[in-house]
Amino acid sequence: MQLTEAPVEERTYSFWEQVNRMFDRAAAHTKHPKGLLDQIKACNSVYRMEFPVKRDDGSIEVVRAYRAEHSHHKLPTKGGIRYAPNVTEDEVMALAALMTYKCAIVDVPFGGAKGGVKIDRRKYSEAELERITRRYTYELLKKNFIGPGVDVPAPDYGTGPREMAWILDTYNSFSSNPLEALACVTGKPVGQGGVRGRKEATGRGVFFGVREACSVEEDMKALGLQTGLGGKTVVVQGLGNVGYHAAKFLQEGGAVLVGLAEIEGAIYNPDGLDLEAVMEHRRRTGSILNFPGAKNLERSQDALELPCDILVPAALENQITVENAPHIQAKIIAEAANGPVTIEAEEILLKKGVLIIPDVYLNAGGVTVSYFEWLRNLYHVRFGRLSKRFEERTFSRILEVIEDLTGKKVPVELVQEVAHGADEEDLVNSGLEETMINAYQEILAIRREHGVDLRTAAFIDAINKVAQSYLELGIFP
Ligand SMILES: NC(=O)c1ccc[n+]([C@@H]2O[C@H](COP(=O)([O-])OP(=O)(O)OC[C@H]3O[C@@H](n4cnc5c(N)ncnc54)[C@H](O)[C@@H]3O)[C@@H](O)[C@H]2O)c1
Repeated sequence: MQLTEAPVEERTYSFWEQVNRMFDRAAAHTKHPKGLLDQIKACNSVYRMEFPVKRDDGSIEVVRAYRAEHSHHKLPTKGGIRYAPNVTEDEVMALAALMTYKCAIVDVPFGGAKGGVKIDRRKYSEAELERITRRYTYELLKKNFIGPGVDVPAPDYGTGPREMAWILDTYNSFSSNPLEALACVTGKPVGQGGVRGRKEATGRGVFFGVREACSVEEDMKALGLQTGLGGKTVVVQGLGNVGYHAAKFLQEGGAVLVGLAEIEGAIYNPDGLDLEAVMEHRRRTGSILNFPGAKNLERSQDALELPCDILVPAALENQITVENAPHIQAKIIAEAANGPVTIEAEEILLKKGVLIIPDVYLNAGGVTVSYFEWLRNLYHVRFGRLSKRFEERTFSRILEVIEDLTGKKVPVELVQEVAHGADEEDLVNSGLEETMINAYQEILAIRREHGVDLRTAAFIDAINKVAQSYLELGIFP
């Protein structure tokens, strides 16, 4: 009997289902019992809310929003807040689950969470966005879905340091402990307890991850590419926080940006595009289109099919589906966004031999640096100026607080290093670089051991670490 391969069809799984299918595929390579795997997979709590907001013209609008805490195996839970018109409960649950696995992969001691507010932020004034952000924060506070040891938000699609400062200020207004309150949110402006390097961290992490992947000789050989980043052609979709910084660091690292896509369309120049010049052109004209020397592509989606070595989707999920996967020409897909490749599309791409660097690893730079920010906020003072005896006492108190909040021991050297670090940004960036390199090597070793793709290897890594944590904790009651 001849066996024929079943055709790959788009089954339109929801985002949450897709993440769980990725989980199941990896779980099959572990020896954990089904009950424990179910415990890891479950989304522990979701708060769905609707609240009224007063528009500038005096009218009232009801806004729907969510916060999902996927896993309480480590506290606080951690994850960004997204402002987008297509936010759903399914989406925040999926993104929260990815956060749990992401934190485990880079050994950051948080559970996963995600928030979403269903609005198109471009349709609101700054004052309206502030009211929405403050009310959302109040709702989270009311239900104990925010706090330095409970759940700590950060920026995601559609939000940034400005929103994080509003969250901090609102939290502070209700907090009886303003010293601790600083650690209730990360990604804050530097003057409000943020750390230098957080804004760039996810994009910089993407760069470190891609550079690491390009240094693996066996993979580059299989793709017919030279080892190293130098001269590799890159297309980036989405020039927001993550996409812009990823593009910037990749270009600085020697890669050539040949295609850039934003919401209004895409541009292509096989000889290379100067990122800063494109951004300046967009600021001036309101669009990346008609950039001198580049060809316009009217549909931004078309950029995904451009010839290049590395494609960096950095906008939203479900961008590469069974529809366009057969037309993808990139040899490497670097998932800067969360969930940009559907599980069915991935099947097609893997068969074509495309190397996919998975989101759960590649965009972990943001949460890694958020961890540094959170730790630093818990110290609250700048230690370099204090007496040695006072420092010693303060250090041990800080370690106690961190241990209380996380259940994890933090080496005193780390606290000292951060506290005394002359150049915080250097420290943050080198910590990030080391984290991204180590995590990639860990995933690579698992891939080799099990003969699986990189995403499955990353999920195996995450599952094993979260399983260990749950086994140590036991179950209440
Ligand atoms: N901000 C972080 O630290 C962080 C961390 C990890 C993962 N992520 C993920 O990275 C992705 C992007 O997040 P961000 O923080 O950069 O958001 P952002 O809002 O700063 O930027 C997103 C950009 O994508 C553009 N865009 C939207 N749809 C597009 C399309 N179809 N084609 C081209 N461009 C499009 C938007 O106009 C915007 O400029 C999301 O999936 C997010 O979950 C973000």
